[in-house]
Amino acid sequence: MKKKIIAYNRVEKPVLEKLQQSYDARFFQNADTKHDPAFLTALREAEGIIGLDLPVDADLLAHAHKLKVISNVSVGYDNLDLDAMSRHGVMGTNTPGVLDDTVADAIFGILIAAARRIPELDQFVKNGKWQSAAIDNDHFGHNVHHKTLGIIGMGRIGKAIAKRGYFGFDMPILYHTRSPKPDAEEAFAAEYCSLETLLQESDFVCLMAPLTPETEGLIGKREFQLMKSSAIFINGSRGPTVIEQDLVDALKNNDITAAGLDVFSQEPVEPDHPLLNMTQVVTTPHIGSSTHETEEKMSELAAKNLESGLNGEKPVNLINPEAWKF
Ligand SMILES: NC(=O)C1=CN([C@@H]2O[C@H](COP(=O)(O)OP(=O)(O)OC[C@H]3O[C@@H](n4cnc5c(N)ncnc54)[C@H](OP(=O)(O)O)[C@@H]3O)[C@@H](O)[C@H]2O)C=CC1
Ligand SMILES: O=CC(=O)O
Repeated sequence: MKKKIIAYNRVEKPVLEKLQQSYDARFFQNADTKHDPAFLTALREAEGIIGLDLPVDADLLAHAHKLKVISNVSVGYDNLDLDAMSRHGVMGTNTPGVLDDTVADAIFGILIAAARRIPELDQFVKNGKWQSAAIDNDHFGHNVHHKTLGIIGMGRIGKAIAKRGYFGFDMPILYHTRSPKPDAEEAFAAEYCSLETLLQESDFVCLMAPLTPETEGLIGKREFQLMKSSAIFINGSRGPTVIEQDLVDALKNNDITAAGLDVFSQEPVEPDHPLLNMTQVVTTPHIGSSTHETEEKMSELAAKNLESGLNGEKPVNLINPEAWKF
């Protein structure tokens, strides 16, 4: 008999089809994981789960008697309660590395879009407002090249962003993490500093740290007030790292100039969220890794991790080694 697995929200089609040859796979899209009877029945029988953003806590694990592995199709794993998983002997895995350049391209694109006001001026042209050959200086943007780029979270993706800034745009790089990253200092002359110094000295503040209890609400009123009034704030990490009302207030009070946001506290963001009415805010729907090529690589890596876990092998990208029993 085939082992039972759950595919949740996102597994690219060719990868899912391949998994279906070896496993009895049920696919669920945005299921109510606490109440959907079909999901809960599948969960009771599943030995593995692969997918995106499944909220996993002790309550969910209490239904999952046969579960061995949860394979995230994402590098972030703030959706997983790893302590509860380890207590239940369930391995968790993620997809680091295969998405770094793609996410860095997206975040750098959002940064340029915010600085040069590209979405706003796109609407200006398309709405027939471009009526004199030379636009007036109300529509000018800000330089990107040679400006200081401050990166909070100089990990795999942070470094790919630094590389673009340093080599492509001659930007001096500041960074803040809990421990110094000598490789980034050597590769991009990046300068390690406190969060306060980074906020005070950067023209672009780019947040790329994972969501953890330490980083939840990391950027709020005090941090926006430390930034330059000309600063542009970019969030590519997770929405809850920023206190969104404080960001709204900082933009209204001209504490900072603009923002570029790929992530929100609630996703999808509510259509009447005040940030969506601000022309100086560039938004995208959490698309950092969303290219055909990269999503397929992530699904392939996640499938490999899942199969290792199901076959009693240690998954390459195991994130809670305490759950490894062999
Ligand atoms: N928008 C999107 O579509 C995407 C978003 N992401 C987000 O990006 C995050 C980073 O991914 P990735 O680069 O692969 O992860 P890494 O683990 O490689 O890097 C994380 C970095 O954050 C630093 N960090 C961790 N905690 C703190 C803290 N409290 N203060 C400051 N820095 C901290 C780490 O350094 P140290 O441990 O020394 O502090 C490390 O440099 C993911 O967790 C995810 O949330 C990822 C992919 C796509
Ligand atoms: O946000 C995406 C991820 O891979 O993490």
